[in-house]
Amino acid sequence: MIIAIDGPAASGKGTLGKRLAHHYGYRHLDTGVIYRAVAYALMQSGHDLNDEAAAVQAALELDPEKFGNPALKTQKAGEGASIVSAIPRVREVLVNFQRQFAADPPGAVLDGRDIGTVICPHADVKIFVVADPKVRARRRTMEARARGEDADEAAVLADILQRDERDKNRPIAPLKPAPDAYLLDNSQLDIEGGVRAAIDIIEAVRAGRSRG
Ligand SMILES: Nc1ncnc2c1ncn2[C@@H]1O[C@H](COP(=O)(O)OP(=O)(O)OP(=O)(O)O)[C@@H](O)[C@H]1O
Ligand SMILES: Nc1ccn([C@@H]2O[C@H](COP(=O)(O)O)[C@@H](O)[C@H]2O)c(=O)n1
Repeated sequence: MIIAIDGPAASGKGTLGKRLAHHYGYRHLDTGVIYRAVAYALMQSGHDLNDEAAAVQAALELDPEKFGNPALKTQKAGEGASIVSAIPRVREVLVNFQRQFAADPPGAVLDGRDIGTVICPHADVKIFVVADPKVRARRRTMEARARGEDADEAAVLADILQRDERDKNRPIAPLKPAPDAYLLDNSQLDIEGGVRAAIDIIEAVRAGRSRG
């Protein structure tokens, strides 16, 4: 089974994806980390984030062993990711890696912006996770502060809104729900509540399939 999770910045996709993968015994890929890794490589080598040739080269040289680098978690890497991810050739280079991950047994959960629409349009279940921007900014700020960073909530909110705008309005693979995605608003839910709501959706889809 392939579970596709999409949604805007800091909506809880990664947390949910990880928890669902654990619940079902599947593998999990946070696809945002791929674009963050490409942006980080450019930043490290001193290239402009809009340098298409350098970005494509970084995408071709992607090393999943480096996905755990904490530097990829920063706001700067996220902002950089939203710039390089709008370059069509970069996205093209990264499609196969994601599709291969999704296809390998026993099943996979992928989260990102275009999983249900472009990467896995035939996913068994698609969930589009949303939450009020202010709630997302608060959670992200608390997360950064817990890591010992001096995060300013207003700046975090501005970054989230800017990234959402860029991601929604780019011509290629824009952030949007697939027509057959289930909407999950977790603004009023805690993590456990969000996971339970997602499992209810997945089980309802599975039950419907086995009946029909
Ligand atoms: N339902 C929830 N209730 C409360 N906090 C949550 C919930 N879901 C996620 N969080 C918290 O919100 C923050 C953002 O979650 P997460 O990193 O999963 O979002 P994301 O959508 O994957 O972000 P990104 O855009 O960076 O990929 C984390 O601190 C996480 O613990
Ligand atoms: N499938 C995806 C995933 C991510 N992006 C871009 O990367 C940025 C960072 O993603 P996070 O999920 O780690 O916040 C994001 O703002 C998108 O621009 C993407 O395009 N497609």
